Amino acid sequence: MQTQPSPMTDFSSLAPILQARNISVTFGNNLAVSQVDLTLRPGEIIGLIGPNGAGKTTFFNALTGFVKKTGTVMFQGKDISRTPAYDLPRLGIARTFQVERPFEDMTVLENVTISSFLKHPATRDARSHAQNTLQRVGLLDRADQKCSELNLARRRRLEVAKALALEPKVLFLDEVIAGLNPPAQAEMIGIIRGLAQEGMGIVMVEHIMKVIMGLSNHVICLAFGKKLAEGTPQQVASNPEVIAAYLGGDDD
Ligand SMILES: Nc1ncnc2c1ncn2[C@@H]1O[C@H](COP(=O)(O)OP(=O)(O)OP(=O)(O)O)[C@@H](O)[C@H]1O
Repeated sequence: MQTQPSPMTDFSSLAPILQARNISVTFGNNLAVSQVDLTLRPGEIIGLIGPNGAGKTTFFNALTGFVKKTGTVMFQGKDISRTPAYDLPRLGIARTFQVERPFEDMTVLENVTISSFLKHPATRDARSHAQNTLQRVGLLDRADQKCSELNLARRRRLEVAKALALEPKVLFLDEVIAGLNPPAQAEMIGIIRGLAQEGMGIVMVEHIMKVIMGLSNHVICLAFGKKLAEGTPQQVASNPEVIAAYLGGDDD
């Protein structure tokens, strides 16, 4: 499987596309995310890692408007801290969900066409854009199949296609690789790397270390809701606190 990092780009010279500052989320007495920052630039892949319950999904949900948070999120210089989740795709932010829920009785093409309508109100255009999107994720030959008939690897690619059809500038991927067999992992890695090379900013949560370390330009490790470490994959992987809190017991 190809998990080598892309050639290192100096992202620091690019203007951030997404900047999150001091993000905190509380559930009752549980401070699930505590004052976490993130800066994402076009073409950059940020990997979020950390032990179970570290707050990765909650941070992800906070940035995409799915849970109440404190702190600031700027997207292309615009404050979107209070923008509801349903308005973010229109601006250029899309996400996938850990448990994909397509309309099972509809076809693959119909599911992706629903997303395409956001930017292409005419049915013919929406359909044609959906077909192009399916081509990008290698699902065009399954366009007329019902979603309920797809295997896991194809369901994951459909989940990515639904988000891509929104034509995002920033894409959040929540565990789209975990559970796939090595060829399917390699295929998804190729898709994600291609999107970044086109200039999309990507934030991904993933548990498979060799995948996240190979794909990400920058890694953030959370533990108990706080940022434990961040840096290049090499810096984070060799950080003693990260090894103690997370990597030490992980044999992936
Ligand atoms: N909706 C919720 N209501 C109450 N507590 C929650 C809720 N969602 C998450 N939590 C709590 O917030 C903390 C962070 O959970 P979160 O799911 O974000 O961690 P995670 O790093 O994504 O874990 P995993 O790797 O297992 O998916 C945990 O203590 C969890 O129990």
